[in-house]
Amino acid sequence: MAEEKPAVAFILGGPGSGKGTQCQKLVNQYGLVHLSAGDLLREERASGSKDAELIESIIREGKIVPSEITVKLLKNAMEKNGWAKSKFLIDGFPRSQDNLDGWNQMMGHLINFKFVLFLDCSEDIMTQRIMKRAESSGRSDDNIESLKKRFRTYIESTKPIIDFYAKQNKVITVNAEKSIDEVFEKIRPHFTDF
Ligand SMILES: Nc1ncnc2c1ncn2[C@@H]1O[C@H](COP(=O)(O)OP(=O)(O)OP(=O)(O)O)[C@@H](O)[C@H]1O
Ligand SMILES: Nc1ccn([C@@H]2O[C@H](COP(=O)(O)O)[C@@H](O)[C@H]2O)c(=O)n1
Repeated sequence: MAEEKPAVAFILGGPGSGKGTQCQKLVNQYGLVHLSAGDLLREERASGSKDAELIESIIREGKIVPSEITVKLLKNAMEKNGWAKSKFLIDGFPRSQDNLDGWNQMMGHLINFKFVLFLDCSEDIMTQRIMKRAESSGRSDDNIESLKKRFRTYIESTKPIIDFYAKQNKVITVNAEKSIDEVFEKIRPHFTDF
């Protein structure tokens, strides 16, 4: 019997739009598996692997790590969590055409892609949230200089990917400027049958 394909949703939005926060709520409510591409890259950086220095410099500059690295980390994490048994929220990915191409090449035929959840939020609100998070996050990119670069990368590289999926009617857009619970109430119905 052919092995079942895991369900996958991509969670996208600018820095501070609330991707990680909403994924955690979906995990609590529906038992989905949350994989943050940013978290996996930070773990890989901390492991001191051969890619650690490259990852650190790219994150600090708010740029995007090559897909060869990120897709491999995602695939390994999916396998560790139980390939076909799990349903995955992939947060912060694909962030660029290179991410998308790398994913399609290695993973496209192995998974059951459902949709992109897009958390739509103004730059002003995202800035306020990130600068508040900076007080305790310890993240090397939670500072105003890195944040400006992350916004630029988001507009130039990530937004076109969201637009690409929107043209195929594969994007669920939610206004992410409301309170955490209000945003979740809008998101929740899309995952009841996920
Ligand atoms: N709807 C909301 N209202 C107010 N604060 C929020 C909301 N959603 C998230 N936050 C807060 O904003 C900060 C950023 O949220 P979160 O880490 O979930 O964003 P993100 O999109 O995953 O960011 P990044 O891409 O930078 O990792 C956190 O401190 C979080 O508690
Ligand atoms: N697909 C990705 C995702 C993230 N990065 C890098 O990590 C930084 C932090 O990501 P968060 O999702 O945790 O905000 C991001 O600014 C990128 O530098 C990446 O390269 N590719």
